[in-house]
Amino acid sequence: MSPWDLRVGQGFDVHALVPDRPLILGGVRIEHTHGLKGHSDADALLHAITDAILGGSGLGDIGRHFPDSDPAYKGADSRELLRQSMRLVRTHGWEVINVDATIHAQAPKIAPHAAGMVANIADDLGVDPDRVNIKGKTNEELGHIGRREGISVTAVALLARRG
Ligand SMILES: Nc1ccn([C@@H]2O[C@H](COP(=O)(O)O)[C@@H](O)[C@H]2O)c(=O)n1
Ligand SMILES: C[C@@]1(CO)OP(=O)(O)OP(=O)(O)OC[C@H]1O
Repeated sequence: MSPWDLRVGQGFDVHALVPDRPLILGGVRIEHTHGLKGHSDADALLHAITDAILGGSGLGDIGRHFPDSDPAYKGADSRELLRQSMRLVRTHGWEVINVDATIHAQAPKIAPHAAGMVANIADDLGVDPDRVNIKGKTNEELGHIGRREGISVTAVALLARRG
């Protein structure tokens, strides 16, 4: 048997862009005309990464652990939810090897904020920043992302546990 059990996890999230909400991605508050609508702080990047690490470790998904029907998570700080998820993942013996995510946003530009997001996420996952990669991509003006009606995020995580 291999000395390491390796698993890949995948995550996706989408939230609507609305006026009068802050735009928070990867724990970074970005100045923008609109913010993301949600029960929590609507940090779609952290939600997708949380789903990727929970998925890779076979522990379900964010909604199972932090239901949107629970008033406890109204306005919740998604960094706290990511840290709690990471503690659970670690309890089951898993460590994160790396995380890679793409923020699908017609606007704003993500690149100027990526380093701040990486620092927050690496801190919450307890890994070196070089194991976290965050990037932005427009939708070439197509569909709901292209019309700036929302922002979506896709993420993958590789996890390892002693076999
Ligand atoms: N919200 C975004 C979108 C894009 N970027 C950066 O621009 C590059 C080109 O994006 P296209 O969607 O036009 O191919 C992309 O590779 C990113 O570097 C961004 O930072 N934020
Ligand atoms: C973390 C939660 C808690 O309400 O956040 P929401 O803002 O509802 O966001 P969503 O990504 O739709 O679902 C995850 C929820 O469990």
